[in-house]
Amino acid sequence: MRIGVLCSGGDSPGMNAAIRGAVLRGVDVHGFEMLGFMDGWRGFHDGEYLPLDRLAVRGLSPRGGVILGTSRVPPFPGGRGTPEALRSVAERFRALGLDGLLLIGGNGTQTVARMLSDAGMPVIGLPKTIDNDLDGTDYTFGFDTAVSIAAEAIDRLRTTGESHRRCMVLEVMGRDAGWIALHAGMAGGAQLTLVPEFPETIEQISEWVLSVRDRGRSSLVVVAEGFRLAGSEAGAVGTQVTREGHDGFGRPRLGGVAEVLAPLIEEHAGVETRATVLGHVQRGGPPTAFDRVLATRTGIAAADAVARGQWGMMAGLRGDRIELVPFVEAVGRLKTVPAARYAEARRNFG
Ligand SMILES: Nc1ncnc2c1ncn2[C@@H]1O[C@H](COP(=O)(O)OP(=O)(O)O)[C@@H](O)[C@H]1O
Ligand SMILES: O=P(O)(O)OC[C@H]1O[C@](O)(COP(=O)(O)O)[C@@H](O)[C@@H]1O
Ligand SMILES: [Mg+2]
Repeated sequence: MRIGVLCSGGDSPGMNAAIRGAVLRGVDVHGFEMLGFMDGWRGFHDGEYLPLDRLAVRGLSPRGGVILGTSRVPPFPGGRGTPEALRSVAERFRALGLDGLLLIGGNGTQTVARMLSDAGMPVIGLPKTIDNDLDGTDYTFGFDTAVSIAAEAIDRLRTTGESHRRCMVLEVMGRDAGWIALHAGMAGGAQLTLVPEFPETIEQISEWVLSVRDRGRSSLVVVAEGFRLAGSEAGAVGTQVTREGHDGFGRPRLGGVAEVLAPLIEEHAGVETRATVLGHVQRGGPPTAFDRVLATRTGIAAADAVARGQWGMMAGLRGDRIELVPFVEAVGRLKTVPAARYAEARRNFG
């Protein structure tokens, strides 16, 4: 069997470990020929790939980034999955002599995987994303690493913030899901955590910051990049803060909400405030041991699924088991922070 591997979307710590897991199992145990396409769908379209054998994946488990590269290059000519576009991907698949494709990606990539699978292509999904916004799995690999890095940033901001009696605002990634913010905030003991799912007013935020100051402490505020203010504050309410330009898929780039929030807190609460945007540091460097193990096991499970011919599935984490879940259970709905999880954290804000 000739099996292709492809990464799409933002990079996520653990992608290399997943490739290694799939190759060690696929090549050494099942006897597949495996190849990895460079830079996502670009390599697939251009026929640029790396043969994947034991040597190619040597020492990969602790390595951040991904040896194949990843991109947001669209799989379909014209960008949308029209019947003609799906047929052209299937034709390319045949021309490359492939028997199956492993797609390493987040919700966007797994949406594409579902479309290809519905069109009859033999595809298996491996769920990665620091955002953890993909259904059909308890956690995606990369998330634990991003949370650990954000929690460390909180620890560091706290000491400088307390020394100056300032309010420190830390912005983390996550698109429309507040998972990184929620977990990092809890791990770092943040005084409040703002997530896209649950807008808050500047008045409420300031009240929390003041109650922290009245206790003689300094506030550490974690804000997810997709957070929107509630209420009537002109200009900043109800909309996400975006940067100039669009990503490879044409979406506006999120980012900068901490810089909008900090002066508003200063104005309303009268507490000196500083903003830090953590940015791509969250995705860089070596994965945590948890992500290495999760990604390796996901790769192994994906190779086993190929050997059994269980196409059209994503290898998701359920409890402590990697289980194959149909794509339909993974995509179509973003996995966001549920009200109960936010309420649990919110009770301790301030
Ligand atoms: N509904 C869709 N139709 C066609 N292509 C899509 C669709 N959703 C995602 N894609 C393609 O898959 C890529 C990866 O998705 P993206 O959301 O960027 O990352 P991730 O898979 O990490 O969530 C996109 O950049 C785009 O090229
Ligand atoms: O690489 P870019 O274009 O700066 O992307 C930034 C976005 O990618 C992420 O880091 C990861 O998102 P995906 O996994 O969906 O690609 C988001 O948290 C963030 O909004
Ligand atoms: Mg995504």
